Amino acid sequence: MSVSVLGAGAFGTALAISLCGRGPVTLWGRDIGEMRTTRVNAARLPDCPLPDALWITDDIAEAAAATTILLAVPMQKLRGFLTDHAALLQGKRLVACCKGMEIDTGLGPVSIIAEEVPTATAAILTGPSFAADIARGLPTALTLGCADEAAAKALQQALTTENLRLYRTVDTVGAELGGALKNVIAIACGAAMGAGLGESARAALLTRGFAEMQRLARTLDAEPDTLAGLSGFGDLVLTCTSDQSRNYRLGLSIGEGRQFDRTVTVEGAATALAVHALAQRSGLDLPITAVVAGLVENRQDVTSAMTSLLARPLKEE
Ligand SMILES: NC(=O)C1=CN([C@@H]2O[C@H](COP(=O)(O)OP(=O)(O)OC[C@H]3O[C@@H](n4cnc5c(N)ncnc54)[C@H](OP(=O)(O)O)[C@@H]3O)[C@@H](O)[C@H]2O)C=CC1
Ligand SMILES: O=C(CO)COP(=O)(O)O
Repeated sequence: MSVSVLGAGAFGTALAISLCGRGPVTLWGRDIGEMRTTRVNAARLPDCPLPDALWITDDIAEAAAATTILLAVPMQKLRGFLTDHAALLQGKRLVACCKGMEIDTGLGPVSIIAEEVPTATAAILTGPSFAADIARGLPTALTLGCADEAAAKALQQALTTENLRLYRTVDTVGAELGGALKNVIAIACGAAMGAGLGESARAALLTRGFAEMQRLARTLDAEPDTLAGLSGFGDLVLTCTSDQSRNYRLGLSIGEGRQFDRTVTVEGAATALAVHALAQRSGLDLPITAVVAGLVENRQDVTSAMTSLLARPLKEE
């Protein structure tokens, strides 16, 4: 199975480095700069040398010749990217590596692949992993989701490396929801910590955020057990507790009243709006998601967000 990674950001580069442990890999970027000669992705992973087995190209036709293709572009760019390159991607195994829900439709990456490249086998790779950890060869476990069980097994085998251990599931909706929603809750946790509300408040947000994730999963016919795995609970814990996370850091800056660099990829901001709209359409109660949507749209501040959450009617856990 030949493997390419499309998208030479932090995550695409890190996965490509790790997969080189199994054999040659092609990494495509729309702007590869000096990467081919310097053998480092200076913009995104400056401390991680690129292995010899990694072929870097800006020719997408060359990269798309592989049978298995990892898609590592940001969530809100995925549909446009697939539309532009659909002819090259027909019949391939396409593994989405992005986390989030599309702002206009509320769909996750697997559904978007199915709509834009219907002849492809659509899968998702998600779970707790910072690009820098993967690139440095630190041990990491991820979830590979694919509705076709045979393809899921083949992809699990093909994409597992010495330090990257993959579990598989056929519940692609659950896998993509876990990765999407944990970013929203991480913004909430960062905001609480940035505003000095304390670690107990963060634990409450993390736990009640997990309850929201499971509530939405049930509504969308995902398996609640999937959310309890790496793609949900695992990634929630990582992202809500580490300032390596960009989503958590956006939350911190909101809580501290600081500006945040808008060029940084922060998937949870758009996803909060997508999920909030979906919840409103379906009459679903997702109060933490609602306040995060308010925070990222500057409709609410952290004090009013906290007050509104604490003032909700008392209920059973
Ligand atoms: N970083 C991490 O630790 C992890 C990230 N992820 C997920 O991976 C996804 C990508 O994140 P990450 O790699 O960190 O983001 P980065 O910001 O590091 O990189 C994004 C990459 O996507 C490229 N890109 C953006 N738009 C397009 C487009 N329209 N066509 C082609 N390429 C495009 C950018 O190119 P250019 O530089 O030219 O703008 C850049 O190379 C996100 O969904 C994220 O949640 C998942 C797990 C871990
Ligand atoms: O998804 C991630 C960890 O699993 C990376 O988190 P951030 O996108 O918040 O940096």
